[in-house]
Amino acid sequence: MSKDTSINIGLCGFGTVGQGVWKHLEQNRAELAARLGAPLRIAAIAVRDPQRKRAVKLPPKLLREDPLEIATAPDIPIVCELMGGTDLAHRVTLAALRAGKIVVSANKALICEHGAEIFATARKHGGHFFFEASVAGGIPIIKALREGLVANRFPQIYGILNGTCNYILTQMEERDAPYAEILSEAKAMGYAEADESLDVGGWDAAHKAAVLAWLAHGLWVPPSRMIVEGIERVTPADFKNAATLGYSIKLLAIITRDFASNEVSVKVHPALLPDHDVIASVNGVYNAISVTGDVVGTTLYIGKGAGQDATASAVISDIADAVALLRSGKCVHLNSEVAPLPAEQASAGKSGEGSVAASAVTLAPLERIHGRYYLRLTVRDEPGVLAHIASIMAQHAVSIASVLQTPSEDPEMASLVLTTHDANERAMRDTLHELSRLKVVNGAPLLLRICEFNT
Ligand SMILES: NC(=O)C1=CN([C@@H]2O[C@H](COP(=O)(O)OP(=O)(O)OC[C@H]3O[C@@H](n4cnc5c(N)ncnc54)[C@H](O)[C@@H]3O)[C@@H](O)[C@H]2O)C=CC1
Ligand SMILES: N[C@@H](CC=O)C(=O)O
Ligand code: NA
Repeated sequence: MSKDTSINIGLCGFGTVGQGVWKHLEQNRAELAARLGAPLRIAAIAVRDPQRKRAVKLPPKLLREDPLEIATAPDIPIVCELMGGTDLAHRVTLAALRAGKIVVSANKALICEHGAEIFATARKHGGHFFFEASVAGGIPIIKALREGLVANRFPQIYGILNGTCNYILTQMEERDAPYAEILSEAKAMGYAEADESLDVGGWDAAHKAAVLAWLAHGLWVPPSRMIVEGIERVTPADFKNAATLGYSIKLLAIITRDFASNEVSVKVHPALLPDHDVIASVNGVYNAISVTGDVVGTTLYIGKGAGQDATASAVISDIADAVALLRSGKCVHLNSEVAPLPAEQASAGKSGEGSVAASAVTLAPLERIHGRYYLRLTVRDEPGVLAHIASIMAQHAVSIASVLQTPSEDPEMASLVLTTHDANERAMRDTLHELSRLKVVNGAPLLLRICEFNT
């Protein structure tokens, strides 16, 4: 009788992504076995309710109620954590790593919050943590950064990292549907997080930006140390204004490093992107990332950033790496920990043991983060208002580049859109604060950033 050479995999969580992994492992079973040199077997699946009727019929003997049982089962060397959240997922991940297993994760919130501990635990216990699905869904950006682009240092990485927001913004630009309706479409298609405020508030993209910043620069930047703004206040009128000025609006994550001063900045915010930037026309659930390396120049990656199939593709690529590791005993992934954030700058994230000696990488202060801005205000339509606003901006050394005035629904008010020349983030925040307190300004002004990248 021939010996069973199958490699056992445990799935913790059987929602959008878990079911996608099951479906595609089943569908491409023979090809994968041939490519990997061993058949794969899903040996156990942790679900919250084993009795629940599911579209996919699962053999009852596979079902487990406790994901920790899978994390510690001696016959399951590859554990996929696909539940989400940062509590049980944290415990399951650490338990599997302590058992020396390979954990495959799509959970960027977990990595952002506990990355340093996770990698330290993996090193200590001989476990491994693979996370291709955690950033930009199906785009192999993790592999690109740490394998394909290993020769490089990265002065600039920017792009669209959240499929839900890009879907919403694209629909807002293309059709006049209410925001809530578009958001529920994104949820129905399996793009959104269980808590969708993570998507629309910019936090999910911030979690992903933290992962990319760590890979590129070796330091953990917690979202509390980034500029993070969501898309909730962008309206169809902003798209019209942006189009008049020659721009599209995208939620961007931007990670820059000035190698002269050794300062890093990480930002996530809606941005006006010029129509000639390729990323401006990346629509729907697609993500796009522009990576500039000092050796290679600029490279661009586009693909589906969310949804069942694209994400399953990334999880399965990690499973394949895990199988290669089990079969060869070798891991090709390089150590990303280069420079711990100095103590006074670190908060949640600290590089763990194994870091190379501290270099002087720091986070750029607001005074050195700069660019052009788009400011929309609803103001009283009366003489002197524009001059007053202009004088406040001038006091903060913010210079106006263009003014666009459109009627408001209220005949006594007008919508004023100002763009600025280059200004720094501190000056712009102070300006905004002062403008929002004026009696002639109705409601909170909207500030968007104008991003023109050198690529
Ligand atoms: N949906 C997407 O497009 C993408 C999702 N991700 C990440 O993948 C992970 C999973 O996301 P989805 O599949 O979309 O979420 P989901 O909500 O569809 O699935 C999560 C599943 O885990 C199950 N679960 C939760 N606690 C459990 C427990 N104690 N025991 C057993 N099962 C439990 C839930 O019942 C649910 O079925 C998250 O970390 C998410 O951020 C990453 C990339 C893309
Ligand atoms: N909610 C996320 C899912 C993938 O990471 C997104 O919309 O991008
Ligand atoms: Na990816």
